[in-house]
Amino acid sequence: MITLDHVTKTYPGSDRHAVDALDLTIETGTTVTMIGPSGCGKTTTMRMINRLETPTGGRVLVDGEDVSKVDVRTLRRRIGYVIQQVGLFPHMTIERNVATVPRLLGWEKARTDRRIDELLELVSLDPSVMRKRFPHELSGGQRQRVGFARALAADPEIMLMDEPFGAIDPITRVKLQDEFRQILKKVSKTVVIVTHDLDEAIKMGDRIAIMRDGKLLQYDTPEAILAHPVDDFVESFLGPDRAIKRLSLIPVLSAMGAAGGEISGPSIGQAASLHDALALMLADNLPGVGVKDDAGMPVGYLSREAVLAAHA
Ligand SMILES: Nc1ncnc2c1ncn2[C@@H]1O[C@H](COP(=O)(O)OP(=O)(O)OP(=O)(O)O)[C@@H](O)[C@H]1O
Repeated sequence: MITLDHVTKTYPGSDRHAVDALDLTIETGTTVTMIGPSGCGKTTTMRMINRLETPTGGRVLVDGEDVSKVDVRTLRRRIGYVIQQVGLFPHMTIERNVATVPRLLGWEKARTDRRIDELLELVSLDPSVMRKRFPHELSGGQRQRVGFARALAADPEIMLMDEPFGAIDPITRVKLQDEFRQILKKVSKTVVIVTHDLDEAIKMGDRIAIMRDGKLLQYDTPEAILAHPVDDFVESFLGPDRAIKRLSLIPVLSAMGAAGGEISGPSIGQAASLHDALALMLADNLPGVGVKDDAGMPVGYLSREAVLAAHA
């Protein structure tokens, strides 16, 4: 668990707090996304967790331990860090980049080699193709995968990710978000992601922290925030389509009715969201859609009315 206890940061020469008496608890094994207008203090907050910045007030605790009292190398070993432009070493091969931390830790070659293969496979890169390449021989998305693999190398408990998909084209970005989310669940990490992208915050976060002027405005699940923004600022920050965004968080299974005779037209998979189902209904001007299981068997029917009722 990460606890920010009344954390304040005032940069030298500045008369305002970059982070202002922030209280925030991030439960072990969950992903928190931090979002807010430019300059609201997201990155500063994140960098105080791994001590790249020092708070001027308050404390940061990791599993109850004050990070200012922990040896900084030990701390950073427990915390993976991924940034937007990845920061791969350009003159080193991919395998050497991924092995950065294992080498610092003095792992044996065989162990490091196994770990490199395992990590590259985890991020869907073929080790036999990628190991000997250099960063400039990779696409932006591939480089981001390598940066992610490198941060995971020593199996840290915590991953801090600052705009991890910021420099990636929209299509690759969505793919990477989906993959990284699966991986982070599988390896069960505590994750903090700073982002400018509301859809990303909603998709990746178990909880979203919305900040403004160094303060935490709202901290809750994406669904709760979209349903009940705490004030006018948050409401306008979420945008006029927040009701539609919320539909993307509700699975069709939770709103569908029993399968009847209606299921002759188009149908949708049971893992889809109400947003996907409504999009299909609108595109084909349908009163509803059938819902099928993973084997393609009908399991229910979802009407437009059911979507609207679920949303109410
Ligand atoms: N090294 C620094 N020295 C002085 N002021 C800084 C420094 N780093 C950040 N700041 C200031 O602190 C405030 C918070 O910055 P921070 O980078 O944490 O915000 P952010 O929410 O991550 O912004 P962005 O979304 O634009 O990346 C800003 O006013 C910024 O100008």
